[in-house]
Amino acid sequence: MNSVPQWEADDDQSAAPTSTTLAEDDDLEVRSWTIEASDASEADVDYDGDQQDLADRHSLRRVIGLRTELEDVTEVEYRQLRLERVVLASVWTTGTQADADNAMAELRLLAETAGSEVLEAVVQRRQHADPATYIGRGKVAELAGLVAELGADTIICDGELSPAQLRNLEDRTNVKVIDRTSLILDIFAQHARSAEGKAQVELAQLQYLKQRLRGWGGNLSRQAGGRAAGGAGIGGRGPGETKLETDRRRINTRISQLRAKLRTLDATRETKRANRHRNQVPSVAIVGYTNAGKSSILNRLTGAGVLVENALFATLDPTTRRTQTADSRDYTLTDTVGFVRHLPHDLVEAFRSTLEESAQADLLLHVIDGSDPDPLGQLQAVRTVLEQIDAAQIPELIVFNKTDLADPAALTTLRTQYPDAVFVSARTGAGINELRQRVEAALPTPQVELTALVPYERGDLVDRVHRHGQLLTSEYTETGTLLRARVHEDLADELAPFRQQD
Ligand SMILES: Nc1nc2c(ncn2[C@@H]2O[C@H](COP(=O)(O)OP(=O)(O)OP(=O)(O)O)[C@@H](O)[C@H]2O)c(=O)[nH]1
Ligand SMILES: [Mg+2]
Repeated sequence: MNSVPQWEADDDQSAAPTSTTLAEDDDLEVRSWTIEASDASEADVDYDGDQQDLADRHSLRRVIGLRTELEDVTEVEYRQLRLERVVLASVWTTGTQADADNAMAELRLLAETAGSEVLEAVVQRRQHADPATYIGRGKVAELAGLVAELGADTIICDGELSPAQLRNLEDRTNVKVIDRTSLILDIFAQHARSAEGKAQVELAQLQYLKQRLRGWGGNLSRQAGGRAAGGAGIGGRGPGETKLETDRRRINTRISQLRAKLRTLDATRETKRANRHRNQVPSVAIVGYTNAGKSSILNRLTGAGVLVENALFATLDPTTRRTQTADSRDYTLTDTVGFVRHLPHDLVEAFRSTLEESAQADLLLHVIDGSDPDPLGQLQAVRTVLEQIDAAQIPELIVFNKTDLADPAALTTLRTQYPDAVFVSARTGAGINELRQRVEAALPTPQVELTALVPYERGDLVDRVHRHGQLLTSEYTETGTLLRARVHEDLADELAPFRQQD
């Protein structure tokens, strides 16, 4: 391995990679990180807005150390056990060494965001993933040896594995194997806060898991019937029913419950959105790759105090803040879930209603981390998801963030490629004023232009013109306020009795 992995240059990372070649034939690369115990949250204190306490998030950490008690947990619980000591594995099929390094760096960041300690990363160059075991069959034994030697309890594979690949790898390595999709689902499960977010993630997890229930094969195999009699069984489990059947039944019941719950929650959200729509308050959705700095920008623009964290998917529940333009028109800004390459399909589905906030926006602020090694890859990944949620036709303002961190030469190139983009640093505040002006200029303007003489006792109407319309001129006369403004049709109707000849 001769290229420099991304994390080597990053001060925030305490682990430095070294690499060893495990295989004689040199197609399996092993990277080790020396993991130093360091308190990342202390090392990376950011004050882009009020910082929320992470304690409640960390309190969500699940039970650990159940590995020895596998027999007593259901597969659903087993799948959701926290990952602690992991080995990453990826099959590298296309692209450059730098692409492979970026992809592995991202997988590592995802794993750490999920709370794991990454011990090693193994990359194999191959034409295709092996249909039976993901990495090449010949390499599985080496991987198993590595896992045993390091005392790892989980292997995380980049990509989405078929049920057969998962099962085969688990059987041959004797540890839990998860793929990138379930890793992302796990992160979402840890981070979701609202009732709706939680329900959506759980639903996505169960749907994903349902396809992959393997039952306890080999040394994990168990028949529950006999044990149930011993008092360890779960009520309602029929004699001789396997854990697999129990799990399936439980999953199906839970899925129906969640669907019902989501239908109720969705109705509430719909009402809220309809209200905003009726008031014709323009809405701006901040979208972008995870960790690009969306929440930091929302905080900068509105002082919202949204959680900012150097972790992937810090934000899962959309936050909407109302703010005003310089000429005091109201508009809303919504912070959204970060996007990621190969966002699991189940998740796009599950988050459709959350993402619909973006799909119904008048303007998208598309935030990109200008300091990322591959900003245009981020841009593309986000656009793919935007297309999936039918938001591709919404006007988009591209914002390159983290200009304080980015390489100046790279920024110059981006400026040439994207002359209309805004370049900001949410950290230093550079460019934020320009961003605010550009947002205001891009907001839809009300359709009706009129002149009206509003009597002083109808100050409420003047107030609404200020907030929901665009006041062009106003003048106090003896009989009332003489104003020229652009307003929406509803408001124009209400102003009709006071209209003057233009
Ligand atoms: N140096 C620098 N760091 C920034 C800047 N903007 C944001 N960050 C940092 O980048 C990290 C991610 O910022 P967030 O605002 O949480 O990013 P996000 O896009 O909301 O991320 P998710 O919600 O996880 O998708 C945090 O550590 C921020 O402090 C910037 O302009 N410069
Ligand atoms: Mg965020």
